[in-house]
Amino acid sequence: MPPAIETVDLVKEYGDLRALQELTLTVEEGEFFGLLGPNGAGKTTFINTLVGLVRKSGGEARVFGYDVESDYREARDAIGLAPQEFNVDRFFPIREVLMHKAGYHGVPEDEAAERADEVLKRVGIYDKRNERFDWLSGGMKRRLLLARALVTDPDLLILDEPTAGVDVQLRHDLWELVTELNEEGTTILLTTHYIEEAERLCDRVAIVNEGRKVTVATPDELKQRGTDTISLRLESPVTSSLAADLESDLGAYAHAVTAAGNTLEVRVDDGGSTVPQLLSDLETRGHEIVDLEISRTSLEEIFVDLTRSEDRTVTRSSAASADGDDADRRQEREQEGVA
Ligand SMILES: Nc1ncnc2c1ncn2[C@@H]1O[C@H](COP(=O)(O)OP(=O)(O)OP(=O)(O)O)[C@@H](O)[C@H]1O
Repeated sequence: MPPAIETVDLVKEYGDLRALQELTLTVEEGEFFGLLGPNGAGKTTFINTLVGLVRKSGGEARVFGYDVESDYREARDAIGLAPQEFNVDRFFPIREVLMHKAGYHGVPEDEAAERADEVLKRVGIYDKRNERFDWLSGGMKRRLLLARALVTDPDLLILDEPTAGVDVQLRHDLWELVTELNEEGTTILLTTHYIEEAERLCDRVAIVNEGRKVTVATPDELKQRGTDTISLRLESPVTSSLAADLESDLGAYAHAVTAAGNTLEVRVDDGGSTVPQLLSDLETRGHEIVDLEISRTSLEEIFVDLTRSEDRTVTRSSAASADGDDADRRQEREQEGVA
């Protein structure tokens, strides 16, 4: 079976702005894969390239082996997309919106009606089935976007910031639902700004920045790339000159040693395995330890570190004017009810 998503040297240029820069990424079938990056990193552009809303400038992109441009129909039929923006037909009751969507993907009418009811129940808004989109609350709108993505029974579900601005209860409901879908075999690509969300849900995450892949790893692997801080409270105050002496003495395993009052902070790669050595070194030097605590670098700190921004040097005027092609394409697709 080919990978659910495979891109090779994928490039998207908006005029002078390279929104995707030779992005090579593989998401295996059945994975729960996270795409993380700061604002403007290229996450939505990546997704829009896969679903045919944006035409790539270079490289390759395939979904279950289907080229996203030359085999557009097959690739698109395999994907359910819950986009960031609310782009739903506002004039029909939501059940009909879902039936139209299924119909567009070739599902016969009576089956489309059954599927619409099924997904509305699944996301918990079946009692709103005869209402229009505009009459739903923000949280219900998010649920509807997910229902619309699911009504075609996709093998690949793409969620573009599905929990942006939703309350804690809905966030947990959505997490539970997408976990279930993944356990049933649906491959999931999730973009999010919530590191906790990625840590909790994803098998692997790709961190992207300025259109480039920074790294691909499991959340645990990423966390291991951080350092630990061992905080020690000593019986007597630590002077800064003593701290400097300790830094050179402990240099073999410590990245930095800082002192404040009776507290000494030692930054190391792995706190757990370093503590015995550190304690014995301090005791040998005559320091008595009252208390000790180890804190890990959070995934969030590692993420911020990996995506620390460089200044962009492109001008935006040419980028804006180059956008006509994709805007037309997006409008065309949305009219088809594909988005
Ligand atoms: N239609 C467009 N025309 C010109 N530039 C665009 C267009 N769409 C996106 N861009 C630019 O491409 C870059 C990537 O944008 P994109 O929306 O893909 O980022 P993102 O990672 O999804 O950001 P966010 O987290 O804010 O949603 C940004 O610099 C953005 O301004």
